[in-house]
Amino acid sequence: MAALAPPVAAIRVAVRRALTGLPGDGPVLVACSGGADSLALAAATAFVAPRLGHAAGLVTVDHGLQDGSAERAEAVAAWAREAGFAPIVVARVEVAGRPGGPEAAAREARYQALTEVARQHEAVAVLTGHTRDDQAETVLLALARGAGPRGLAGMPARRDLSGVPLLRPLLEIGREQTRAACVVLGLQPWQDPHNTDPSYARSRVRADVLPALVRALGPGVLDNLARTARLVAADNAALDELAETALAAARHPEGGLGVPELVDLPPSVRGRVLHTWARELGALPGALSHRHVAALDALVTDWHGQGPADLPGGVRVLRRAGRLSPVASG
Ligand SMILES: Nc1ncnc2c1ncn2[C@@H]1O[C@H](COP(=O)(O)OP(=O)(O)OP(=O)(O)O)[C@@H](O)[C@H]1O
Repeated sequence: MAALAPPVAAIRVAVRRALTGLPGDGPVLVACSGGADSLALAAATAFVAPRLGHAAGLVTVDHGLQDGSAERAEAVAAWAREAGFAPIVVARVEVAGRPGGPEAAAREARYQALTEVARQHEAVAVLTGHTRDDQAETVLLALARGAGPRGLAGMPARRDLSGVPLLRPLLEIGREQTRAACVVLGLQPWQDPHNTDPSYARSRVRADVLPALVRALGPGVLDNLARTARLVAADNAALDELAETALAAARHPEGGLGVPELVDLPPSVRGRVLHTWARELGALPGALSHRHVAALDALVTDWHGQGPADLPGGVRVLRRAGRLSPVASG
């Protein structure tokens, strides 16, 4: 028997690792755009999932944003039929009218569709094809905008998608490996024009910044950026746990948070407590910035009788009788 090509083997090993131990025997669903990353992921999943007792399903989302998007979705579905996936779903979504920029709106619509399809088919996991290179781009973009540890941790290998695990098995696989796997397997990936459109910061990082870093610092830089993300993620998990306990301890029986319970916390824990609490109060995650959390923090650590802190989403927080309390604004 011919030896298995290394990129194909590496991707199968990564998928096997991600799928091992999933509870239940429902299908796993690959979110496939038809690009090289998710096509290589899909091919590996079709091989691995049945061996672990799961059907391999595939979902492709038609955002309706580009000419020919319906044909592209249909071509992915046709390939999936031939490759034996079940179920196969082409999900058409409406992107217009959602909040945020077009990219954010498309992402939100996509994840919503993936969640719905996963629920309908009682899937045990949804898989996306984000690679080590996507992770390196994410970390660099986070650094460039001055993000805190949450941003520097990049994308998690696993997160909850409204009750269904979202898995990213390829976070340690290089993009050149997914390209090579597609060549070996005779797959013809679709090239997303967005990926090379210089009006997107991520495309510029992909086309210019990462290649320059690799030239200047060597090829290990991509793995290193991804490793930084993993290290920071582990520290974040520990700090998040401390913050959860601190938040529970700071809750006042009559509502709000007690200042004495907050004031002596390490700043990184207090920041997390206040961030989580602001989310609970209804501050939209995309709009909640460092500045808002700093204003809450000042009510605790730099109290001089100042006015309330305004949070996005129409909530204000004021300090009264040793407590932070929310009040409706406006
Ligand atoms: N239209 C889509 N339908 C289904 N899944 C999608 C779609 N677009 C993106 N995804 C999923 O999200 C992942 C990340 O997509 P993104 O476009 O950010 O990255 P990419 O590196 O271009 O991936 P790919 O080469 O697979 O298109 C994809 O690998 C895929 O799993």
